[in-house]
Amino acid sequence: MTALTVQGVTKSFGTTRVLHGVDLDAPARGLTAILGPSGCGKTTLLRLIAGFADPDTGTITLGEQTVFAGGRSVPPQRRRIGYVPQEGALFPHQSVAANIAFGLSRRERRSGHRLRELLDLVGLDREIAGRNPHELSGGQQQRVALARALAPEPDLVLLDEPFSALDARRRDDTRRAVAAALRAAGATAVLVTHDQAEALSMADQVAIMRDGRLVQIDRPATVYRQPRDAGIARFLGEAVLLPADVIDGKARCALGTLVVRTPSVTGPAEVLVRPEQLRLRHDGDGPTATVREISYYGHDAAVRLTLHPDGLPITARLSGTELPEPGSEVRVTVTSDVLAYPTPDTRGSRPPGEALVRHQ
Ligand SMILES: Nc1ncnc2c1ncn2[C@@H]1O[C@H](COP(=O)(O)OP(=O)(O)OP(=O)(O)O)[C@@H](O)[C@H]1O
Repeated sequence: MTALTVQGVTKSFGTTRVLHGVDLDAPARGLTAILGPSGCGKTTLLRLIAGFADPDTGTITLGEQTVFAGGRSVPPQRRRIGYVPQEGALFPHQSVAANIAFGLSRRERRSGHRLRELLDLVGLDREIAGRNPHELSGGQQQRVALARALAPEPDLVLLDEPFSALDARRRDDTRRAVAAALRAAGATAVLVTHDQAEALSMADQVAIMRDGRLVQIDRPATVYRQPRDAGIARFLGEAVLLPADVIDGKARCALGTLVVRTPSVTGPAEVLVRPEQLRLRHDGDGPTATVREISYYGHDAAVRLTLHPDGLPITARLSGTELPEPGSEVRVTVTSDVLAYPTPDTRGSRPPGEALVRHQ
């Protein structure tokens, strides 16, 4: 069963087209993240789904209900959608209880049972029910905003960059609490974010948006391991992209001869190696590189190197326990197979990315 279907949606502001024929299926009870850089059209798409504005063309269906088609639009209040904006937008002079109760029926408000249930669901202490928003942390405010959105049991919950105002520590806790609450409520949710770690860690499905187009929709592990093109690879975490020549499933590049996971690619190409695929040794085989700098994160570290003899910059991600010294020379090996993308002048008339990568 599909909970939300967006088909062929376009939207322009004045003469500027912001969305170019967007298609999206968000499965019921799943969390879909729309991930893309600032200004690519994510919020615009979310607002069209919510009904705050109308598409120029296309259709939007929620379960069995067509909410936009052929210029006919169901108003937002009749779409059964819960919306969590960037900064909770709670009513500032009302208590947590009153904020959440906004979405409840009079009977539910009187019993107090549903309020307690919602506070438990989003992982908030029942004792905060009497506080006003300014007496809560940013993370608690976002959980209240989610509880308010979930209160009327909507068919769909939309979240627009809901964690962007939180500091790193709170963001992580709040993300996990929100994802758990959405799952426990069995909600279908669409989350908009420009943070790839957020999308990859929270979502069941990630839709990558670039310049008003959804360019890849897949499970998190698939978009990370099998990005459709080099641009998506770069956008989703650190990517080492090296020029290569591919023959019979083997790529010859500055990191040696590597096994390619994309059998259809042959000839001049770029290979994608993720930093965690690299191992460094002080002796043995493999190309040599000089350690330039190390960013230490505690649990692991990013080691930036220059490869010999051409000086290509690469990054390895290693556990924080066995790090080389800056300035030292190391041997570099690649631990697993890689993806290859034909270099642009070999693509001919093929649309970018098409048939280059096999998806799971
Ligand atoms: N009401 C509007 N009138 C004119 N232009 C708009 C309007 N709303 C959005 N835009 C433009 O449409 C483009 C997409 O905006 P949108 O807010 O959807 O991007 P976004 O991906 O959500 O960005 P961000 O992550 O920064 O919020 C931007 O260039 C923006 O300036």
